[in-house]
Amino acid sequence: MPAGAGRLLVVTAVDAERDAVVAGAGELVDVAVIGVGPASAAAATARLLATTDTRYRAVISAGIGGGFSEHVGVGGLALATRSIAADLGAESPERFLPLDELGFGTVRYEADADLMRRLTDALPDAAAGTVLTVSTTTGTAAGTAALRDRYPDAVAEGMEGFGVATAAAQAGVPFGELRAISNAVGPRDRAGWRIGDALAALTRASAALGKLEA
Ligand SMILES: O=C(O)c1cccc(C(=O)CC[C@H]2O[C@@H](n3cnc4c(=O)[nH]cnc43)[C@H](O)[C@@H]2O)c1
Repeated sequence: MPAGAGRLLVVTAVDAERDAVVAGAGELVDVAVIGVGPASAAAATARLLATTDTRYRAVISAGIGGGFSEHVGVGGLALATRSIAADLGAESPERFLPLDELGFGTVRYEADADLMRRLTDALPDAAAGTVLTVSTTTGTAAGTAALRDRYPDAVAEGMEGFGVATAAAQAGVPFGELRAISNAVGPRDRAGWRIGDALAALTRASAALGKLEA
């Protein structure tokens, strides 16, 4: 990522996440709401990147997410070294077959190395690793075990990162993903979600985004 080449674009699924980013970063970054899930995220991010006069230095998918508890707890932060579409492929009696194994494209995008260096310098307490993108929030012990087995370095789960990464790759814009952890990936426990705590962590992290060196 060339230093000083434009502004950061931060994209979030919902308004509450946008508000949390703005509360931390202020006017130092551009923030847009792209909707929940990979399809809306990809389409909205692609439209943003195609219709702006700004040459963005990077686009960051930011929001709340589920954490794999051995790596990051509720209220913590996760930074994607890569984004993987964890349920894009085919089910078979033996195992899940990722789309790339079927020969139909990619299921992973690496985060931009220079952006990642800046982000980990700015957010040293964040857990860095694979962040999974799913179309259905994991909600069972069996589903959690399957993901851990398939992606042992996964630190978090969200629903937009791979969509944003796809749009970024097609536009030639560096990509990153930041998740503030609202819940543990595991059996669905809606009462256990700490969305407020995650949004507060997102605001604190966004203050660092605003200061990323030009
Ligand atoms: O299961 C529920 O009742 C429920 C209640 C509130 C929110 C949800 C979501 O599915 C939110 C999805 C939304 O938040 C991100 N997110 C947060 N935690 C996770 C997760 O464990 N796995 C995947 N995505 C998560 C996601 O990026 C969406 O934008 C469900």
